[in-house]
Amino acid sequence: MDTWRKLTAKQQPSWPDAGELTRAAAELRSYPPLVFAGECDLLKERIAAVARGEAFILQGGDCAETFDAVTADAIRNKLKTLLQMAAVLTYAASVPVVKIGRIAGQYGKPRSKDTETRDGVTLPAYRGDSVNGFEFTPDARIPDPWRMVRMYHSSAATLNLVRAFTTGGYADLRQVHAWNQDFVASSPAGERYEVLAGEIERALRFMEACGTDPEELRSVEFFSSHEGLLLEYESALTRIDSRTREPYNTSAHFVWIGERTRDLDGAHVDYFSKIRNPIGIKLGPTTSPDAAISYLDKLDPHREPGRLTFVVRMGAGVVRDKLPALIEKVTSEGHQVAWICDPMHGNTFEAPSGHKTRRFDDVLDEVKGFFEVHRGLGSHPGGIHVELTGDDVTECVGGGDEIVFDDLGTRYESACDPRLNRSQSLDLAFLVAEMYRETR
Ligand SMILES: O=C[C@H](O)[C@H](O)COP(=O)(O)O
Ligand SMILES: C=C(OP(=O)(O)O)C(=O)O
Repeated sequence: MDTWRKLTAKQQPSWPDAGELTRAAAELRSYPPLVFAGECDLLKERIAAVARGEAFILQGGDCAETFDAVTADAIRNKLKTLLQMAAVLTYAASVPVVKIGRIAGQYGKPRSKDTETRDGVTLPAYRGDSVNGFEFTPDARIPDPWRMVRMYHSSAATLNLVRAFTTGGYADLRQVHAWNQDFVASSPAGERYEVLAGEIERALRFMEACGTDPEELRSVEFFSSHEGLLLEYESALTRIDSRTREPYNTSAHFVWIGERTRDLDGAHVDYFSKIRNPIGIKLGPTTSPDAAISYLDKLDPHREPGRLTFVVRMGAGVVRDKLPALIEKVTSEGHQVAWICDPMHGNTFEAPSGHKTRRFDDVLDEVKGFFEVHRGLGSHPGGIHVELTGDDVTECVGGGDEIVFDDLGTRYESACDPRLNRSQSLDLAFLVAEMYRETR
């Protein structure tokens, strides 16, 4: 399992004290798993259905979770947004939606540069709350391995609440109106949603009248995911499943390899090849068709249904040119993988104010390009992967509420990349549902 240690692991923090790192990792190894291997297998089955063209993945959440945001309000708002988006997609596109949060573990960030300079002062870059502090001071920016222990506890607390919400009645589809209560008056997306919620409610009453057991609606399946970046953490949470004697990463149901750490001979690909979870790999614009096949050979040698998801993040201007060759090559092999579109990471730029931002229209255009390519090839657009929050932040420009550059400073709260706010997220869900309907 530990062969990754002999290979180059990119984007790992320079932990200042090897002894402290060993002690923190040992502490993590003594903790119980956060998820069970059987749940990971269930998600693999669900993703296999996506690869066959029978379902759609909605994966979303923060760019970078923070310890301070482990609050009931923040978690509920994120979940509510994802549930509303899922309701829109399920009803308007008539497709089962596999719901996966970028949640309960998304605490480590890969960075373009190792350092950050402000007013002539240079410090180590912020690499996520699991590594160092966001505050721009020399002390805060020193990597501290005990932050990974805090990541575990924060993930556990978050997952506990998510499980309570998703199984305890809050996520019951009969609550479609309730999720929108604080929203409807203020936003066009909220109003549009309210109309759809009314239709869903009537459909549910019809089903009940036909004899469907309403208790079946009480809980929803919801899965956790994060980028498996910090190999010391991921490896400390990797456990042998008592049923199958196989290793699973028990820190999340689904983990993915990021664009910056997907070297074929690198430590991340090696580690991921050993675990049995369903996994993803981000494919940016430089990915060649042969590389896509090499990833399949390394990460999914038995071509197991639902094992590997390709998360495409090319950029709006590139996806139509680069994606077809990848899909053609993989399809020519006869293997069905789930293809999902991350329309965020190829579309980031700096606003005149210095804020990192994304245009809602670029996000939308990349999803459109993704759907067009799949329609042209007869393959299945399997889902979207988005950075979002349930709060009314002003981090991405555009959308129904027309956020402009001058608004960015009003409520910019992301610790790393800009997220869609709740209204922009719902706008996106409606537009994706339309695209999906047209593709079918
Ligand atoms: O979320 C993704 C990456 O961590 C992020 O885009 C890197 O941002 P940077 O280019 O500011 O380092
Ligand atoms: C870092 C991320 O994306 P990418 O690896 O695609 O840049 C991310 O999804 O947080």
